[in-house]
Amino acid sequence: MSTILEEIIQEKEREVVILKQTYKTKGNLKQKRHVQSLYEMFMQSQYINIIAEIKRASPSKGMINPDVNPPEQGKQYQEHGAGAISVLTDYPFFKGTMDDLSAVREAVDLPVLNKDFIIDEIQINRAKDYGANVILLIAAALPKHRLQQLFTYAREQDLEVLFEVHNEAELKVAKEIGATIIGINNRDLKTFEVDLATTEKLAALIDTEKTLVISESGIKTTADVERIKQVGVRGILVGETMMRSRHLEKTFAELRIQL
Ligand SMILES: O=C(O)c1ccccc1NCC(=O)[C@H](O)[C@H](O)COP(=O)(O)O
Repeated sequence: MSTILEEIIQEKEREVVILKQTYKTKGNLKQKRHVQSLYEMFMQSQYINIIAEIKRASPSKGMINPDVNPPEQGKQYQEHGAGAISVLTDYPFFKGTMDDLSAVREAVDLPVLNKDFIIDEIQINRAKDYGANVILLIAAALPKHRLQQLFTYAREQDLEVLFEVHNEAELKVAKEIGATIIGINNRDLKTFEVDLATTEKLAALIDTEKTLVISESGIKTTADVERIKQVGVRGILVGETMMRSRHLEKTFAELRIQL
């Protein structure tokens, strides 16, 4: 039986074939000139910084917030202290779109992450065209030589790269490729279980003075953040908790704790 990641990647392979036939680069129309580097901002901050995510639905939770207005949500995140905004742009599994990304880009001044499953340079071109400052590369999705090529290509386009790992072998690849922003995903993509022990285990193997470590998935409470702060994590990526929150000010105050 295939894993959800394998299913998603198969879908992306189909999407890339179509993109290559139809997509014409728009020449980076949506790029804002003075967006601060996510790495610099998070490394200098005295607080745990939050990448707040816009996510209508997910394979593990089904529909989460189908009626969200992405630019409004992005503005709210910025107002309440987000360090960056993540926009899920995959439609088949997460009900996001590239237009969500460009609308958020227009609405906020923060770095914007194009959260998608990137397997080809053409998706990186598109991410930049729609206004992303940061892209995601998932170690489990591709062989090392392709990850290296895509990482280098993204950096050449002036995009920062959040390099996501789930285990020690993937972390080794992240280090060999030269990733400076490493996302440790607490969600097991086979069982969907989330376990913050994944962050604790892997962050301990990273030089957190030089590498920005972001803990991803399943973060809900101050106690969760206190726990991962102990191992040098400086940033958290939070989707569901933000999308379900009815009091974003309170949610940010609970999660954006002092380092
Ligand atoms: O969220 C899922 O169900 C999921 C399934 C398969 C691949 C990726 C998935 N999520 C992407 C993410 O990385 C999360 O959206 C992100 O870390 C935020 O997680 P959460 O705070 O738990 O919504």
